[in-house]
Amino acid sequence: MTDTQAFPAGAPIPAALRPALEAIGRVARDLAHRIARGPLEGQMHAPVGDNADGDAQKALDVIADEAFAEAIRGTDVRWYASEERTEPVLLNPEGTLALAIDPLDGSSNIETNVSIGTIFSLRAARETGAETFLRPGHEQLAAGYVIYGPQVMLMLSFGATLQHHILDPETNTFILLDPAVTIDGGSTEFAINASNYRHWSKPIRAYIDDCLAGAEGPRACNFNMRWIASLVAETHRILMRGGLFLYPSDARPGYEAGRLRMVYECAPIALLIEAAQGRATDGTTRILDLIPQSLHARTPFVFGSAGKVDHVTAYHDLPDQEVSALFGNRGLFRA
Ligand SMILES: O=P(O)(O)OC[C@H]1O[C@](O)(COP(=O)(O)O)[C@@H](O)[C@@H]1O
Ligand SMILES: [Mg+2]
Ligand SMILES: [Mg+2]
Repeated sequence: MTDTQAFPAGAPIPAALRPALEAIGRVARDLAHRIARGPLEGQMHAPVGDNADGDAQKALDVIADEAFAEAIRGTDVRWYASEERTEPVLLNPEGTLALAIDPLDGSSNIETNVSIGTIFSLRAARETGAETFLRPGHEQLAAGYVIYGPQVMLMLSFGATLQHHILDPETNTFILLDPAVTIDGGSTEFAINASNYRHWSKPIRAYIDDCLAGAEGPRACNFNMRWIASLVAETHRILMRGGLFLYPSDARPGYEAGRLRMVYECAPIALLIEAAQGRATDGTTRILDLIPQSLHARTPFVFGSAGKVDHVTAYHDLPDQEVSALFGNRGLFRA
């Protein structure tokens, strides 16, 4: 691959964050190249062990993690925290920034040629890794994801707006498509892993029951459902055409706080969603106000168009007899 800059000179990126984002952008485009070669690069979906959190690690998880850690080493990043590592790693003791990263998101999709991605979050570095990362998400300086799909794209925010970039394969450079993406509020699509229905809480079941009841139900509207099992791909669809994502807590052992991790999955996605004027909660509380208890802490996650997310919150406020009722007897909500 060429050694050109990942971003053109005029890209709207704050100077203090540019070296770190340039390193992330370069690794992402190299990964995109390897992912596009698929089996020609070897068995990227081969299991290689378990990560700190007990999840199965694939070869590409480790390749991506090592590539990002190596590239970020020469920048102003002091702490590197990754899904694939038990503890934050001290990179540059003089550095003022900290990077939290899900190097490869959606890794169950590697061999299926479905979109996967990288999610990242930049913060101000503090003395220790714990002091740095166990803080509310609204303190993030920047967040973003790269989606390795039919097109390679980067969604990037510094808090106020959401930038949409595309990797131009001709120049190998990320080009800004839209400086301020906003989420469509009118979509009637929701995304949830419905195989867990029997394990959900009553408010989540009631909410989904009412979506599935369609035009004949209390929402008086037909909904459509999607589940890709790749958080970046679900997020991208919602940013492009609206909708709602839910990965709630459920009754399975280990899923008391859902599946997704706060520091390097939910907090960065929540920053992007809010920058696009959407909403992101744990079902009731704003994700960006929550403080993770540990680096790999999980949280229930609900995000998307603001009105849809508020609707889910309202189901949690219903009295027990209302969420226990059959949808035909639950008349409080209309789409
Ligand atoms: O297989 P499930 O339970 O539906 O979970 C799917 C979720 O898990 C994830 O793949 C977790 O991310 P990793 O691949 O980084 O572990 C998300 O991308 C996705 O939303
Ligand atoms: Mg992930
Ligand atoms: Mg991952």
